[in-house]
Amino acid sequence: MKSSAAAAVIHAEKLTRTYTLGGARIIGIDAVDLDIPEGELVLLKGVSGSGKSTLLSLLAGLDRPTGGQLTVAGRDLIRASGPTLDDYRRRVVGMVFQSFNLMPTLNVLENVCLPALLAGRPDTAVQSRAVELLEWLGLGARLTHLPGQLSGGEMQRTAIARALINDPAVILADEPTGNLDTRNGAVVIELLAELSRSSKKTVVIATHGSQADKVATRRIRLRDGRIQ
Ligand SMILES: Nc1ncnc2c1ncn2[C@@H]1O[C@H](COP(=O)(O)OP(=O)(O)OP(=O)(O)O)[C@@H](O)[C@H]1O
Repeated sequence: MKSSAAAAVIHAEKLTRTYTLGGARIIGIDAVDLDIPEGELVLLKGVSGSGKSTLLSLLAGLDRPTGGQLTVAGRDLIRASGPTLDDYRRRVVGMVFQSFNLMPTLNVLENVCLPALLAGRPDTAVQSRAVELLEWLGLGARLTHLPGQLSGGEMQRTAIARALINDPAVILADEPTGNLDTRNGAVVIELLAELSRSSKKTVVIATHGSQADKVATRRIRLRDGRIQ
């Protein structure tokens, strides 16, 4: 194995995801080779339908490849069993979505603690880490508020805290600024950049926009499921 591959947090070889729909074969991701080292902030770009969400879903362990190899933080996602993938999703990756995906009936603190409680971590340690993260994100005064009482930017910062609660090696973000105004979008991008710079998180952002261009360490352009 080459040294770049050995150091990579994300390593894909001939990674493929095809769909069969009404007898037709549709290509989501087509034999993609990829090595992403620790601490990089990578942008996935490409027109609608080029495969950005498919690739993110494969990296997130939300979807299964139909071919190739995929290793993230030393975990083989091709051979992983269902329970192993559940554990991977809880501990290795943190997800940030365009529509925030917060639980509307849980307050900010409860939303952030949820993935850690699901991972079986003790309540008191989880609470203090959640408060620490929320204070770092400027939400220390909003712990008991419900998502519906927050602005879009505050909801996305809550979602970032939730993504970080289990200290994942990799943060995956699908259009994280898509529902935010320019100012709040810039704050979210700067937070993700800070996580890659200071905490050495590997951050992968799928986006149509140009807001993250200046903080990216690498840009990957997809077309018809292939890296251009
Ligand atoms: N569940 C599915 N069944 C069939 N085809 C699918 C499915 N999911 C994705 N595809 C197809 O795979 C290709 C890549 O889709 P994908 O959603 O990854 O693109 P994208 O770049 O994320 O697009 P967008 O920017 O619009 O979100 C498209 O041709 C899409 O129609």
